[in-house]
Amino acid sequence: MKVTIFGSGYVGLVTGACLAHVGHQVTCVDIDAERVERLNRGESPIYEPGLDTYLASGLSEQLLSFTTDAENAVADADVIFIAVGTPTCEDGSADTRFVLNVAKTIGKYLRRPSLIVTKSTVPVGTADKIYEAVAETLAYRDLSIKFHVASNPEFLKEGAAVNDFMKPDRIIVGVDAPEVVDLFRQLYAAFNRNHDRLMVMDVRSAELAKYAANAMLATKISFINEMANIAERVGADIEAVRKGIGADPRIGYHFIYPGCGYGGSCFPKDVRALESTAKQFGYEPQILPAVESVNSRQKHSLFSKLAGRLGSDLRGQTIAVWGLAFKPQTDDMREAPSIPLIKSLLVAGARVLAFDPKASDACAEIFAEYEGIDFVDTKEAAVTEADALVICTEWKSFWSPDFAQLRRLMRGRLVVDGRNLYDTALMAREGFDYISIGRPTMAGETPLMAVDTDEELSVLADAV
Ligand SMILES: NC(=O)c1ccc[n+]([C@@H]2O[C@H](COP(=O)([O-])OP(=O)(O)OC[C@H]3O[C@@H](n4cnc5c(N)ncnc54)[C@H](O)[C@@H]3O)[C@@H](O)[C@H]2O)c1
Ligand SMILES: O=c1ccn([C@@H]2O[C@H](COP(=O)(O)OP(=O)(O)O[C@H]3O[C@H](CO)[C@@H](O)[C@H](O)[C@H]3O)[C@@H](O)[C@H]2O)c(=O)[nH]1
Repeated sequence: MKVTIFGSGYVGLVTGACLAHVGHQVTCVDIDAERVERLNRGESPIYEPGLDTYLASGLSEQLLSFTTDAENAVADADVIFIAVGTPTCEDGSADTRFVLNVAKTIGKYLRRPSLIVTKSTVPVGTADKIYEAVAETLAYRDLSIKFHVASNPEFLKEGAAVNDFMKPDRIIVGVDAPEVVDLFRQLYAAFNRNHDRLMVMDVRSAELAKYAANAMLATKISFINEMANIAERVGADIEAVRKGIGADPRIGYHFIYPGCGYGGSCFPKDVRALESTAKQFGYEPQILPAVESVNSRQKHSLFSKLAGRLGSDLRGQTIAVWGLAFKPQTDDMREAPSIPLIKSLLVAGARVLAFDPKASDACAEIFAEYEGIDFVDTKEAAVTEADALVICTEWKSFWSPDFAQLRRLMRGRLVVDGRNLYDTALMAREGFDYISIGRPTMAGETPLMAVDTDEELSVLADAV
């Protein structure tokens, strides 16, 4: 099939590369000319395992191309995907302007019956708005061309995007007519061979299913983080609690890892957008704002724990930070917990030595205007002469450090671990003052927090 995809970001690019890999003729349209040029040279603008190989084979087999020319890309397509960003507006709602701009572009250039598909995460009712925008533009051109608008939300995770796309656990399609389902069956035939992954529903249910999935996952994370905060105070170990509850198949082990808060381009934005949609439709949600507020509090907990030991005047102290990206296997820094941590450290006067296997450049852009932070090439360089080490992201290379070397390189012994990578007793034997999430320290004490109440945490949040 001839497929055109608007937006060559995480979703558009992975969708394009994977659909080309299974033989579709894919044209990706982006307004960013530099990105298009790089992609046509085979250079991916993002780090995503496996993507480079698919990009290279798609280009060499001439099944994949990148362009800024929307006109030809639309005129020739059987299926047109919209995979542009839907960032957060100031009031928390999703900004659908980029999506609706693409709809107008499609209306401007459509020449034959086509299926328009939203892959972007969009509020319920957006497919109707896309339909109107395309129909209006066609009417302006005095043309009557039949087209459908379907919703096909994307569930891939960054860092595992190619694998998730190639082996989906479900393909949700929201359709307005039965004939559209056949087109989706053809499009996704290669991913749907042994088990029927296609779930057909109405368009609004598909749009809501995407938000419901992300809100559910974010709720699990905030729930376990709330339990971790309680565990710390009552002298329990959240890791034992996590295993204990995960053994119940009704709860399960997935997505209940405590940590320094969820980040990324999706959970924070989508929880807020769903809350906003609910309010627009006259419903005051209770769980969603709580999920969000537990998370923003959690993002400040690392600094608070560190300052509980070293004080909140960190002038003259060097703090190493391991892991900057919002999760391992990506260079994406959007809403990463490392950002509020580093801002607090710099405001407190610390010198920061930061290391991440992939995200240093993206992080350096964020902190371009700040003084006191240096990005180093190895995790060893980060800890050299450091008074404390803080771990924000659980990259595999952090799981088994050479503790003797760490002791030699570091000036201090404090390790604040936002991902619970190490055993508390082992760290005590190795001579470290180890503070993690939801676990008492080896001395059996609750980790001291520099600031703790909601009010104090929000003062800290405002300060950074
Ligand atoms: N990132 C993820 O893991 C993920 C997963 C599932 C769903 N989503 C959703 O998918 C959508 C896209 O997310 P993303 O992370 O890929 O975004 P992104 O910011 O990485 O990429 C968006 C791309 O769209 C391009 N663009 C903007 N306006 C355009 C236009 N008019 N024509 C052509 N291109 C245009 C931009 O230049 C950019 O390259 C969002 O709605 C997001 O919520 C993201
Ligand atoms: O038990 C867990 C699991 C995750 N996280 C954090 O949650 C965030 C998001 O992680 P993850 O969901 O793995 O990455 P994303 O790429 O943001 O993927 C989510 O958001 C995408 C965009 O909508 C969806 O497509 C995916 O299905 C959904 O998992 C990261 O900061 C993780 O560190 C935790 O703190 N504890």
